[in-house]
Amino acid sequence: MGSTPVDYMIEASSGAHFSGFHMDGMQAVNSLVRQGATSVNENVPKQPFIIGVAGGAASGKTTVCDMIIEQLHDQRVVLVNQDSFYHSLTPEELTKVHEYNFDHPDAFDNEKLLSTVEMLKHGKTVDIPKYDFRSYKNNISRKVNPSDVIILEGILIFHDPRVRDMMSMKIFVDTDADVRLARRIRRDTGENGRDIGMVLDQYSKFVKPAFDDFILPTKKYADIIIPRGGDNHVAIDLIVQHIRTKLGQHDLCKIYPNLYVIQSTFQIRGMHTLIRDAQTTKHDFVFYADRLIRLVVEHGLGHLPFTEKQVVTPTGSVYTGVDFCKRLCGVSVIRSGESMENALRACCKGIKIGKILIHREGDNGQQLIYEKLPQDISDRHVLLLDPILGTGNSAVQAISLLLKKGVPEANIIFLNLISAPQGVHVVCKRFPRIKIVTSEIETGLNQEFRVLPGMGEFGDRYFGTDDE
Ligand SMILES: Nc1ncnc2c1ncn2[C@@H]1O[C@H](COP(=O)(O)OP(=O)(O)O)[C@@H](O)[C@H]1O
Ligand SMILES: Nc1ccn([C@@H]2O[C@H](COP(=O)(O)O)[C@@H](O)[C@H]2O)c(=O)n1
Ligand SMILES: [Mg+2]
Repeated sequence: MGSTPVDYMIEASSGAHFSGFHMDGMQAVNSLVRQGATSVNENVPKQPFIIGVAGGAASGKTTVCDMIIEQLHDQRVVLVNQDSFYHSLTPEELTKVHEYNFDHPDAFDNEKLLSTVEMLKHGKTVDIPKYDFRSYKNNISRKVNPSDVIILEGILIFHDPRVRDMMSMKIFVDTDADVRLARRIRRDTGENGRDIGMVLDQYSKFVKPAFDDFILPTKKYADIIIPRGGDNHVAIDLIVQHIRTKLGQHDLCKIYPNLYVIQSTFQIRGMHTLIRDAQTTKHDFVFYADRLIRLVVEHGLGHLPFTEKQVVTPTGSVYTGVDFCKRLCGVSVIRSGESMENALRACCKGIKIGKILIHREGDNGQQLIYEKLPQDISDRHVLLLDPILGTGNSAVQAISLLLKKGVPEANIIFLNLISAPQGVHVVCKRFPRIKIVTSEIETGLNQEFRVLPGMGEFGDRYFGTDDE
Protein backbone atom coordinates (compact mmCIF):
# COMPACT_ATOMS: atom_id res chain seq x y z
CA MET A 1 0.00 0.00 0.00
CA GLY A 2 1.25 3.47 -0.83
CA SER A 3 1.82 6.08 1.79
CA THR A 4 -0.38 8.94 0.64
CA PRO A 5 -1.93 10.87 3.53
CA VAL A 6 -5.13 8.94 3.19
CA ASP A 7 -4.77 5.59 1.57
CA TYR A 8 -8.22 5.34 0.15
CA MET A 9 -8.89 2.00 -1.44
CA ILE A 10 -12.61 2.17 -1.64
CA GLU A 11 -13.01 -0.66 -4.10
CA ALA A 12 -11.39 -3.10 -1.74
CA SER A 13 -13.94 -2.29 0.91
CA SER A 14 -17.05 -1.84 -1.16
CA GLY A 15 -18.67 -5.21 -0.75
CA ALA A 16 -22.40 -4.92 -1.40
CA HIS A 17 -24.12 -3.25 1.48
CA PHE A 18 -27.81 -3.93 1.06
CA SER A 19 -28.86 -7.19 -0.47
CA GLY A 20 -30.71 -6.75 -3.74
CA PHE A 21 -32.48 -8.55 -6.50
CA HIS A 22 -30.34 -9.48 -9.43
CA MET A 23 -32.50 -11.27 -11.98
CA ASP A 24 -33.10 -9.91 -15.43
CA GLY A 25 -36.20 -7.72 -15.86
CA MET A 26 -39.26 -9.31 -17.45
CA GLN A 27 -37.54 -12.68 -17.41
CA ALA A 28 -37.22 -12.43 -13.66
CA VAL A 29 -40.87 -11.57 -13.12
CA ASN A 30 -42.04 -14.26 -15.50
CA SER A 31 -39.92 -16.86 -13.84
CA LEU A 32 -41.24 -15.83 -10.43
CA VAL A 33 -44.79 -15.94 -11.71
CA ARG A 34 -44.25 -19.39 -13.17
CA GLN A 35 -42.75 -20.66 -9.95
CA GLY A 36 -45.54 -19.10 -7.90
CA ALA A 37 -42.72 -17.63 -5.88
CA THR A 38 -43.24 -15.45 -2.85
CA SER A 39 -41.05 -12.54 -1.93
CA VAL A 40 -37.68 -12.41 -3.64
CA ASN A 41 -35.54 -11.92 -0.58
CA GLU A 42 -38.10 -11.57 2.12
CA ASN A 43 -36.02 -13.40 4.72
CA VAL A 44 -32.74 -11.68 4.02
CA PRO A 45 -32.27 -8.81 6.50
CA LYS A 46 -30.36 -5.74 5.38
CA GLN A 47 -26.71 -6.21 6.22
CA PRO A 48 -25.17 -3.56 8.46
CA PHE A 49 -22.09 -1.70 7.29
CA ILE A 50 -19.29 -2.91 9.56
CA ILE A 51 -16.24 -0.69 10.05
CA GLY A 52 -13.08 -1.69 11.90
CA VAL A 53 -10.85 0.95 13.50
CA ALA A 54 -7.41 -0.24 14.69
CA GLY A 55 -4.22 1.53 15.79
CA GLY A 56 -1.90 1.75 18.75
CA ALA A 57 -3.11 2.56 22.25
CA ALA A 58 -3.94 6.27 22.60
CA SER A 59 -3.54 6.81 18.86
CA GLY A 60 -6.96 8.46 18.72
CA LYS A 61 -9.18 5.51 17.70
CA THR A 62 -12.04 6.41 20.03
CA THR A 63 -11.75 10.07 19.06
CA VAL A 64 -11.99 9.20 15.34
CA CYS A 65 -14.99 6.90 16.00
CA ASP A 66 -16.75 9.62 18.00
CA MET A 67 -16.23 12.08 15.15
CA ILE A 68 -17.64 9.62 12.60
CA ILE A 69 -20.65 8.92 14.84
CA GLU A 70 -21.26 12.63 15.34
CA GLN A 71 -21.34 13.22 11.59
CA LEU A 72 -23.64 10.23 11.08
CA HIS A 73 -26.12 11.59 13.67
CA ASP A 74 -29.10 10.78 11.43
CA GLN A 75 -28.15 7.11 11.09
CA ARG A 76 -28.36 4.18 13.46
CA VAL A 77 -24.74 3.65 14.49
CA VAL A 78 -23.32 1.55 17.29
CA LEU A 79 -19.76 1.50 18.64
CA VAL A 80 -18.32 -1.74 19.97
CA ASN A 81 -15.03 -1.37 21.82
CA GLN A 82 -12.58 -4.27 21.94
CA ASP A 83 -11.74 -3.21 25.52
CA SER A 84 -15.15 -4.61 26.51
CA PHE A 85 -13.83 -8.07 25.75
CA TYR A 86 -10.80 -7.97 28.07
CA HIS A 87 -10.75 -11.04 30.32
CA SER A 88 -11.43 -10.07 33.94
CA LEU A 89 -8.34 -10.68 36.06
CA THR A 90 -8.40 -13.53 38.57
CA PRO A 91 -7.56 -12.68 42.22
CA GLU A 92 -4.11 -14.17 41.65
CA GLU A 93 -3.48 -12.12 38.50
CA LEU A 94 -4.64 -9.03 40.37
CA THR A 95 -1.84 -9.43 42.90
CA LYS A 96 0.74 -9.25 40.06
CA VAL A 97 -1.04 -6.88 37.70
CA HIS A 98 2.24 -5.28 36.59
CA GLU A 99 3.18 -8.65 35.04
CA TYR A 100 0.02 -8.91 32.97
CA ASN A 101 0.25 -8.18 29.25
CA PHE A 102 -2.90 -6.26 28.25
CA ASP A 103 -1.56 -5.73 24.75
CA HIS A 104 -1.32 -9.40 23.77
CA PRO A 105 -4.14 -10.94 21.66
CA ASP A 106 -4.76 -13.50 24.44
CA ALA A 107 -5.79 -10.72 26.84
CA PHE A 108 -9.12 -10.58 25.00
CA ASP A 109 -12.02 -13.02 24.88
CA ASN A 110 -11.81 -13.29 21.11
CA GLU A 111 -14.54 -15.94 20.79
CA LYS A 112 -17.01 -13.71 22.63
CA LEU A 113 -16.07 -10.75 20.46
CA LEU A 114 -16.61 -12.87 17.33
CA SER A 115 -20.02 -14.17 18.43
CA THR A 116 -21.11 -10.67 19.47
CA VAL A 117 -20.23 -9.21 16.08
CA GLU A 118 -21.93 -12.13 14.31
CA MET A 119 -25.12 -11.54 16.29
CA LEU A 120 -25.14 -7.80 15.53
CA LYS A 121 -24.44 -8.55 11.89
CA HIS A 122 -27.52 -10.77 11.81
CA GLY A 123 -29.71 -8.11 13.37
CA LYS A 124 -29.82 -9.48 16.93
CA THR A 125 -29.62 -7.50 20.17
CA VAL A 126 -26.57 -8.33 22.30
CA ASP A 127 -25.27 -7.72 25.82
CA ILE A 128 -21.80 -6.18 25.76
CA PRO A 129 -19.71 -6.11 28.95
CA LYS A 130 -18.39 -2.82 30.32
CA TYR A 131 -14.72 -2.99 31.25
CA ASP A 132 -13.41 -1.07 34.24
CA PHE A 133 -9.74 -0.03 33.84
CA ARG A 134 -9.42 0.59 37.57
CA SER A 135 -10.71 -2.75 38.87
CA TYR A 136 -9.53 -4.76 35.80
CA LYS A 137 -12.94 -6.41 35.64
CA ASN A 138 -16.04 -6.40 33.47
CA ASN A 139 -19.01 -6.67 35.78
CA ILE A 140 -21.97 -4.91 34.28
CA SER A 141 -23.07 -5.00 30.66
CA ARG A 142 -25.09 -2.83 28.30
CA LYS A 143 -27.72 -3.85 25.76
CA VAL A 144 -26.77 -3.02 22.19
CA ASN A 145 -29.39 -3.04 19.46
CA PRO A 146 -28.67 -3.96 15.85
CA SER A 147 -27.85 -0.93 13.73
CA ASP A 148 -27.17 0.14 10.17
CA VAL A 149 -23.54 0.92 10.94
CA ILE A 150 -21.44 -1.06 13.41
CA ILE A 151 -18.04 0.36 14.34
CA LEU A 152 -15.58 -2.06 15.93
CA GLU A 153 -12.68 -0.33 17.63
CA GLY A 154 -9.57 -1.66 19.33
CA ILE A 155 -5.81 -2.09 19.24
CA LEU A 156 -6.13 -5.66 17.89
CA ILE A 157 -9.47 -5.51 16.13
CA PHE A 158 -7.84 -6.69 12.84
CA HIS A 159 -6.06 -9.58 14.56
CA ASP A 160 -8.72 -12.30 14.16
CA PRO A 161 -9.35 -12.97 10.44
CA ARG A 162 -12.93 -14.08 11.21
CA VAL A 163 -13.76 -10.66 12.67
CA ARG A 164 -11.71 -8.85 10.03
CA ASP A 165 -13.55 -10.58 7.20
CA MET A 166 -16.87 -9.21 8.43
CA MET A 167 -15.69 -5.62 7.97
CA SER A 168 -16.71 -3.61 4.92
CA MET A 169 -14.20 -0.88 5.70
CA LYS A 170 -10.96 -1.05 7.71
CA ILE A 171 -9.31 2.05 9.12
CA PHE A 172 -5.90 2.26 10.82
CA VAL A 173 -5.20 5.32 12.95
CA ASP A 174 -1.50 6.07 12.55
CA THR A 175 -0.10 8.33 15.24
CA ASP A 176 3.58 8.76 16.17
CA ALA A 177 4.79 6.63 19.07
CA ASP A 178 5.91 9.64 21.15
CA VAL A 179 2.49 11.26 20.84
CA ARG A 180 0.82 8.00 21.83
CA LEU A 181 3.10 7.64 24.85
CA ALA A 182 2.49 11.22 25.97
CA ARG A 183 -1.28 10.78 25.72
CA ARG A 184 -1.10 7.46 27.49
CA ILE A 185 0.82 8.93 30.44
CA ARG A 186 -1.76 11.72 30.74
CA ARG A 187 -4.69 9.27 30.51
CA ASP A 188 -3.33 6.58 32.83
CA THR A 189 -2.07 8.95 35.51
CA GLY A 190 -5.29 10.99 35.24
CA GLU A 191 -8.54 9.10 34.66
CA ASN A 192 -7.05 5.64 35.41
CA GLY A 193 -5.29 6.85 38.60
CA ARG A 194 -1.97 5.09 37.94
CA ASP A 195 1.56 5.83 39.00
CA ILE A 196 3.80 7.25 36.23
CA GLY A 197 6.61 4.78 36.97
CA MET A 198 4.23 1.87 36.46
CA VAL A 199 2.90 3.38 33.23
CA LEU A 200 6.41 3.70 31.81
CA ASP A 201 7.37 0.17 32.91
CA GLN A 202 4.23 -1.25 31.29
CA TYR A 203 5.00 0.70 28.13
CA SER A 204 8.54 -0.60 27.67
CA LYS A 205 7.78 -4.15 28.82
CA PHE A 206 4.49 -4.82 27.03
CA VAL A 207 2.92 -1.95 25.11
CA LYS A 208 5.77 -1.10 22.74
CA PRO A 209 6.78 -4.73 21.94
CA ALA A 210 3.14 -5.71 21.38
CA PHE A 211 2.64 -2.74 19.07
CA ASP A 212 5.60 -3.90 16.96
CA ASP A 213 4.71 -7.61 17.07
CA PHE A 214 0.91 -7.61 16.83
CA ILE A 215 -0.62 -4.21 16.08
CA LEU A 216 1.64 -2.74 13.40
CA PRO A 217 1.54 -5.97 11.32
CA THR A 218 -2.25 -5.53 10.98
CA LYS A 219 -1.84 -2.13 9.34
CA LYS A 220 -1.55 -3.90 5.99
CA TYR A 221 -5.21 -4.95 6.22
CA ALA A 222 -6.41 -1.34 6.35
CA ASP A 223 -8.26 0.23 3.45
CA ILE A 224 -7.62 3.67 4.87
CA ILE A 225 -4.71 4.87 6.99
CA ILE A 226 -5.36 8.08 8.91
CA PRO A 227 -2.33 10.00 10.06
CA ARG A 228 -2.92 12.41 12.99
CA GLY A 229 -6.20 10.74 14.05
CA GLY A 230 -8.94 13.15 15.01
CA ASP A 231 -6.98 16.14 13.70
CA ASN A 232 -7.37 14.78 10.18
CA HIS A 233 -10.76 16.26 9.29
CA VAL A 234 -10.33 15.63 5.57
CA ALA A 235 -9.93 11.89 6.13
CA ILE A 236 -12.93 11.75 8.45
CA ASP A 237 -15.12 13.70 5.99
CA LEU A 238 -14.13 11.32 3.19
CA ILE A 239 -14.89 8.29 5.35
CA VAL A 240 -18.31 9.65 6.34
CA GLN A 241 -19.09 10.48 2.71
CA HIS A 242 -18.22 6.94 1.67
CA ILE A 243 -20.37 5.42 4.44
CA ARG A 244 -23.30 7.63 3.45
CA THR A 245 -22.98 6.58 -0.18
CA LYS A 246 -22.94 2.93 0.79
CA LEU A 247 -25.92 3.32 3.13
CA GLY A 248 -28.06 5.32 0.75
CA GLN A 249 -27.44 3.19 -2.25
CA HIS A 250 -29.75 0.32 -2.96
CA ASP A 251 -28.18 -2.34 -5.15
CA LEU A 252 -30.81 -1.61 -7.80
CA CYS A 253 -29.51 1.97 -8.11
CA LYS A 254 -26.16 0.55 -9.09
CA ILE A 255 -27.82 -1.38 -11.92
CA TYR A 256 -30.19 1.35 -13.11
CA PRO A 257 -28.75 4.87 -13.00
CA ASN A 258 -32.23 6.32 -13.63
CA LEU A 259 -33.66 4.88 -10.42
CA TYR A 260 -33.56 7.37 -7.55
CA VAL A 261 -34.32 6.26 -3.99
CA ILE A 262 -34.58 9.32 -1.76
CA GLN A 263 -32.00 9.35 1.03
CA SER A 264 -33.49 7.75 4.12
CA THR A 265 -33.59 9.61 7.42
CA PHE A 266 -35.22 8.73 10.74
CA GLN A 267 -38.12 11.02 9.80
CA ILE A 268 -38.66 9.16 6.54
CA ARG A 269 -38.36 5.80 8.22
CA GLY A 270 -40.76 6.93 10.94
CA MET A 271 -43.33 7.95 8.33
CA HIS A 272 -42.96 4.62 6.58
CA THR A 273 -43.35 2.81 9.89
CA LEU A 274 -46.65 4.59 10.45
CA ILE A 275 -48.16 4.09 7.03
CA ARG A 276 -47.10 0.45 6.90
CA ASP A 277 -48.65 -0.30 10.30
CA ALA A 278 -52.00 -2.05 9.74
CA GLN A 279 -53.30 -0.42 12.97
CA THR A 280 -52.73 3.17 11.81
CA THR A 281 -55.95 5.18 11.56
CA LYS A 282 -57.11 6.57 8.22
CA HIS A 283 -56.41 10.10 9.44
CA ASP A 284 -52.80 9.33 10.35
CA PHE A 285 -52.30 7.26 7.22
CA VAL A 286 -53.33 10.21 5.05
CA PHE A 287 -51.25 12.68 7.08
CA TYR A 288 -48.01 10.70 6.85
CA ALA A 289 -48.60 9.46 3.31
CA ASP A 290 -49.07 13.12 2.28
CA ARG A 291 -45.79 14.09 3.93
CA LEU A 292 -43.92 11.31 2.14
CA ILE A 293 -45.62 12.04 -1.18
CA ARG A 294 -44.59 15.67 -0.89
CA LEU A 295 -40.97 14.62 -0.43
CA VAL A 296 -41.09 12.34 -3.45
CA VAL A 297 -42.74 15.06 -5.56
CA GLU A 298 -40.13 17.65 -4.53
CA HIS A 299 -37.36 15.19 -5.31
CA GLY A 300 -38.93 14.40 -8.69
CA LEU A 301 -39.20 18.09 -9.56
CA GLY A 302 -35.47 18.33 -8.92
CA HIS A 303 -34.93 16.21 -12.03
CA LEU A 304 -36.64 18.69 -14.37
CA PRO A 305 -34.51 20.84 -16.64
CA PHE A 306 -34.06 24.50 -15.68
CA THR A 307 -32.80 27.71 -17.20
CA GLU A 308 -30.59 30.30 -15.54
CA LYS A 309 -32.37 33.43 -14.32
CA GLN A 310 -31.13 36.63 -12.72
CA VAL A 311 -33.28 38.75 -10.41
CA VAL A 312 -32.70 41.98 -8.53
CA THR A 313 -33.18 41.63 -4.77
CA PRO A 314 -34.69 44.36 -2.51
CA THR A 315 -31.11 45.38 -1.61
CA GLY A 316 -30.48 46.14 -5.29
CA SER A 317 -28.12 43.19 -5.66
CA VAL A 318 -28.27 40.71 -8.50
CA TYR A 319 -29.09 37.15 -7.56
CA THR A 320 -28.26 34.50 -10.14
CA GLY A 321 -30.71 31.65 -9.81
CA VAL A 322 -32.80 29.37 -11.98
CA ASP A 323 -36.21 29.42 -13.54
CA PHE A 324 -38.56 26.46 -13.13
CA CYS A 325 -39.42 24.32 -16.13
CA LYS A 326 -42.86 25.53 -17.24
CA ARG A 327 -43.82 22.88 -19.76
CA LEU A 328 -44.88 20.13 -17.45
CA CYS A 329 -47.98 18.23 -16.37
CA GLY A 330 -48.99 15.44 -14.02
CA VAL A 331 -50.69 12.18 -14.97
CA SER A 332 -52.23 10.11 -12.21
CA VAL A 333 -53.01 6.44 -12.49
CA ILE A 334 -56.56 6.14 -11.10
CA ARG A 335 -57.31 5.60 -8.26
CA SER A 336 -54.36 5.58 -5.91
CA GLY A 337 -52.32 7.93 -8.09
CA GLU A 338 -54.92 10.60 -7.37
CA SER A 339 -53.69 10.67 -3.78
CA MET A 340 -50.53 12.33 -5.11
CA GLU A 341 -52.27 15.12 -6.98
CA ASN A 342 -52.60 17.51 -4.02
CA ALA A 343 -48.88 17.38 -3.30
CA LEU A 344 -48.12 18.06 -6.95
CA ARG A 345 -50.57 20.99 -7.04
CA ALA A 346 -49.07 22.36 -3.82
CA CYS A 347 -45.62 22.39 -5.44
CA CYS A 348 -46.60 23.48 -8.97
CA LYS A 349 -49.30 26.14 -8.95
CA GLY A 350 -51.98 25.57 -11.60
CA ILE A 351 -50.37 22.42 -13.00
CA LYS A 352 -52.49 20.41 -15.47
CA ILE A 353 -53.11 16.85 -14.33
CA GLY A 354 -54.32 14.14 -16.68
CA LYS A 355 -55.69 10.73 -15.71
CA ILE A 356 -55.34 7.15 -16.83
CA LEU A 357 -57.50 4.22 -15.67
CA ILE A 358 -56.09 0.75 -16.07
CA HIS A 359 -58.32 -2.19 -15.30
CA ARG A 360 -56.63 -5.14 -13.73
CA GLU A 361 -57.77 -8.71 -14.33
CA GLY A 362 -55.44 -10.79 -12.19
CA ASP A 363 -52.10 -9.31 -12.92
CA ASN A 364 -51.49 -10.40 -16.46
CA GLY A 365 -54.58 -9.04 -18.17
CA GLN A 366 -54.13 -5.27 -17.85
CA GLN A 367 -56.43 -3.14 -19.91
CA LEU A 368 -56.42 0.59 -20.46
CA ILE A 369 -60.03 1.70 -20.19
CA TYR A 370 -59.92 5.47 -19.71
CA GLU A 371 -57.58 8.36 -20.43
CA LYS A 372 -57.88 12.11 -20.20
CA LEU A 373 -54.60 13.81 -20.99
CA PRO A 374 -53.60 17.39 -21.89
CA GLN A 375 -53.80 17.82 -25.68
CA ASP A 376 -50.27 19.18 -25.93
CA ILE A 377 -48.81 16.50 -23.65
CA SER A 378 -46.09 15.64 -26.20
CA ASP A 379 -44.54 19.09 -25.53
CA ARG A 380 -44.49 18.64 -21.78
CA HIS A 381 -42.41 16.89 -19.17
CA VAL A 382 -44.70 14.38 -17.48
CA LEU A 383 -44.78 13.48 -13.79
CA LEU A 384 -46.49 10.11 -13.72
CA LEU A 385 -48.13 9.46 -10.33
CA ASP A 386 -48.72 6.05 -8.76
CA PRO A 387 -47.78 5.39 -5.12
CA ILE A 388 -46.97 1.71 -5.65
CA LEU A 389 -44.86 0.04 -8.32
CA GLY A 390 -45.54 -3.68 -8.01
CA THR A 391 -45.21 -6.04 -10.98
CA GLY A 392 -44.69 -3.06 -13.26
CA ASN A 393 -47.54 -4.08 -15.57
CA SER A 394 -49.74 -0.99 -14.90
CA ALA A 395 -46.69 1.23 -15.20
CA VAL A 396 -45.80 -0.32 -18.57
CA GLN A 397 -49.38 0.31 -19.79
CA ALA A 398 -49.35 3.92 -18.59
CA ILE A 399 -45.88 4.70 -19.97
CA SER A 400 -46.68 3.03 -23.31
CA LEU A 401 -49.75 5.28 -23.64
CA LEU A 402 -47.65 8.40 -22.93
CA LEU A 403 -45.12 7.34 -25.57
CA LYS A 404 -47.96 6.72 -28.04
CA LYS A 405 -49.12 10.29 -27.37
CA GLY A 406 -45.68 11.49 -28.42
CA VAL A 407 -44.11 12.17 -25.01
CA PRO A 408 -40.36 11.53 -25.31
CA GLU A 409 -39.31 8.73 -22.95
CA ALA A 410 -36.67 10.97 -21.34
CA ASN A 411 -39.41 13.50 -20.44
CA ILE A 412 -41.23 11.07 -18.11
CA ILE A 413 -40.56 11.01 -14.37
CA PHE A 414 -42.40 8.21 -12.61
CA LEU A 415 -43.07 9.06 -8.94
CA ASN A 416 -43.99 6.44 -6.38
CA LEU A 417 -43.73 5.80 -2.66
CA ILE A 418 -42.66 2.19 -2.75
CA SER A 419 -41.26 0.04 -5.54
CA ALA A 420 -40.91 -3.72 -5.75
CA PRO A 421 -37.65 -4.84 -7.36
CA GLN A 422 -39.66 -6.78 -9.97
CA GLY A 423 -41.45 -3.61 -11.12
CA VAL A 424 -38.19 -1.67 -11.19
CA HIS A 425 -36.59 -4.30 -13.43
CA VAL A 426 -39.56 -4.41 -15.77
CA VAL A 427 -39.87 -0.62 -16.17
CA CYS A 428 -36.16 0.20 -16.28
CA LYS A 429 -35.37 -2.55 -18.79
CA ARG A 430 -38.21 -1.59 -21.10
CA PHE A 431 -37.87 2.19 -20.74
CA PRO A 432 -34.23 2.88 -19.92
CA ARG A 433 -34.58 6.66 -20.39
CA ILE A 434 -37.43 7.37 -17.96
CA LYS A 435 -36.61 8.29 -14.37
CA ILE A 436 -38.15 6.51 -11.37
CA VAL A 437 -38.19 8.40 -8.06
CA THR A 438 -39.26 6.39 -5.02
CA SER A 439 -38.90 6.57 -1.26
CA GLU A 440 -38.25 2.88 -0.51
CA ILE A 441 -37.49 -0.33 -2.37
CA GLU A 442 -39.53 -3.28 -1.14
CA THR A 443 -38.37 -6.84 -0.59
CA GLY A 444 -40.60 -8.38 -3.26
CA LEU A 445 -44.06 -9.61 -4.25
CA ASN A 446 -46.22 -12.39 -2.79
CA GLN A 447 -48.14 -15.00 -4.76
CA GLU A 448 -51.02 -12.57 -5.24
CA PHE A 449 -48.54 -10.05 -6.69
CA ARG A 450 -48.92 -7.76 -3.70
CA VAL A 451 -45.89 -5.79 -2.62
CA LEU A 452 -44.09 -7.00 0.54
CA PRO A 453 -43.82 -5.74 3.21
CA GLY A 454 -46.07 -3.18 1.53
CA MET A 455 -48.82 -1.10 3.09
CA GLY A 456 -51.99 -2.81 1.87
CA GLU A 457 -54.37 -1.45 -0.77
CA PHE A 458 -53.12 2.12 -0.88
CA GLY A 459 -56.23 3.67 -2.48
CA ASP A 460 -58.55 2.00 0.05
CA ARG A 461 -56.47 3.15 3.02
CA TYR A 462 -56.01 6.67 1.68
CA PHE A 463 -59.59 7.26 0.60
CA GLY A 464 -61.08 5.32 3.54
CA THR A 465 -62.82 2.67 1.49
CA ASP A 466 -61.16 -0.34 3.09
CA ASP A 467 -64.19 -1.16 5.26
CA GLU A 468 -66.64 -1.26 2.37
N1 LIG B 1 -5.95 14.90 18.03
C1 LIG B 1 -5.82 14.92 19.35
N2 LIG B 1 -5.26 15.95 19.98
C2 LIG B 1 -5.12 15.96 21.31
N3 LIG B 1 -5.53 14.98 22.12
C3 LIG B 1 -6.09 13.91 21.55
C4 LIG B 1 -6.27 13.82 20.14
N4 LIG B 1 -6.87 12.64 19.87
C5 LIG B 1 -7.04 12.02 21.04
N5 LIG B 1 -6.58 12.76 22.06
C6 LIG B 1 -6.57 12.41 23.48
O1 LIG B 1 -5.70 11.31 23.63
C7 LIG B 1 -6.25 10.34 24.48
C8 LIG B 1 -6.39 9.03 23.72
O2 LIG B 1 -7.30 9.20 22.65
P1 LIG B 1 -8.33 8.07 22.28
O3 LIG B 1 -9.17 8.59 21.17
O4 LIG B 1 -9.04 7.60 23.49
O5 LIG B 1 -7.33 6.97 21.74
P2 LIG B 1 -7.50 5.40 21.62
O6 LIG B 1 -8.94 5.09 21.57
O7 LIG B 1 -6.77 5.08 20.37
O8 LIG B 1 -6.83 4.84 22.81
C9 LIG B 1 -7.58 10.88 24.95
O9 LIG B 1 -7.38 11.45 26.22
C10 LIG B 1 -7.94 11.93 23.94
O10 LIG B 1 -8.69 12.96 24.49
N1 LIG C 1 -6.70 -2.97 32.58
C1 LIG C 1 -6.12 -2.48 31.48
C2 LIG C 1 -6.54 -2.82 30.22
C3 LIG C 1 -5.91 -2.27 29.13
N2 LIG C 1 -4.89 -1.40 29.28
C4 LIG C 1 -4.24 -0.77 28.13
O1 LIG C 1 -5.21 -0.15 27.30
C5 LIG C 1 -4.73 -0.09 25.97
C6 LIG C 1 -5.86 -0.35 25.01
O2 LIG C 1 -6.84 0.62 25.12
P1 LIG C 1 -6.98 1.82 24.04
O3 LIG C 1 -8.24 2.56 24.39
O4 LIG C 1 -5.78 2.67 24.20
O5 LIG C 1 -7.04 1.17 22.72
C7 LIG C 1 -3.65 -1.15 25.84
O6 LIG C 1 -2.44 -0.60 25.45
C8 LIG C 1 -3.51 -1.74 27.25
O7 LIG C 1 -2.18 -1.80 27.66
C9 LIG C 1 -4.47 -1.09 30.53
O8 LIG C 1 -3.50 -0.31 30.68
N3 LIG C 1 -5.09 -1.63 31.62
MG1 LIG D 1 -10.16 3.86 22.87
